[in-house]
Amino acid sequence: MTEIRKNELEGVLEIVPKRFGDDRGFFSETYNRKVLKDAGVDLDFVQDNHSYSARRGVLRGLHYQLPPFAQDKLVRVVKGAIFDVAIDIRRSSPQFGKWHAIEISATKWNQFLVPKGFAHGFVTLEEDTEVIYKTTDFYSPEHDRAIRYDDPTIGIDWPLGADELQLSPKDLRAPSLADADIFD
Ligand SMILES: Cc1cn([C@H]2C[C@H](O)[C@@H](COP(=O)(O)OP(=O)(O)O[C@H]3O[C@H](C)C(=O)[C@H](O)[C@H]3O)O2)c(=O)[nH]c1=O
Repeated sequence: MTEIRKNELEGVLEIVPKRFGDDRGFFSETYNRKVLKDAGVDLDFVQDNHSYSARRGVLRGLHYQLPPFAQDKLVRVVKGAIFDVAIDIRRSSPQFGKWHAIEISATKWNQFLVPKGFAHGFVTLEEDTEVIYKTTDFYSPEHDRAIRYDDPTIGIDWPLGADELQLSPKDLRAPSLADADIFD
């Protein structure tokens, strides 16, 4: 049924729920707590988010919330496609500063699990892209933080050039990893 794929970045997962197609269209259980728990992902999500990006090249990130409002995120795309990135920003982690990216899209029907302690960001690969994601804690502006998307010490290999990107003022002035409040 649901496929769960690991990668070289410990903690981050690609999750692909099954889609049951028929001549009407399809049905899919896009989230099932028991299925994830049986696969070792025992998380309680408390908030659903939905972001719409009009253009290809909208870059949101790199974002995270500090404790006690740190969030695990389960990200999926219901229209369009994104290049989705997670970065381990826990100073004590042996993979500190390491990143992993996958393409998440309505076509692939895949999802990205980004744990607490990781920064998250994406760039849209198509116009009119809609991202839906669950979080395990509530939004707390006081604990919301950003790291600049192009920090050379992280070295994310974004698929679009800087001249193709659209960022919020907050993201344009985000600090480097070295200057950011991060996890111990
Ligand atoms: C995240 C969030 C935002 N907001 C409000 C705050 C702002 O007035 C407005 C836009 O927020 P922001 O510019 O932070 O939205 P994004 O740039 O899409 O941020 C998100 O994008 C990256 C990829 C993430 O992983 C985070 O979940 C989140 O930071 O929505 C809320 O009311 N609740 C929320 O949970």
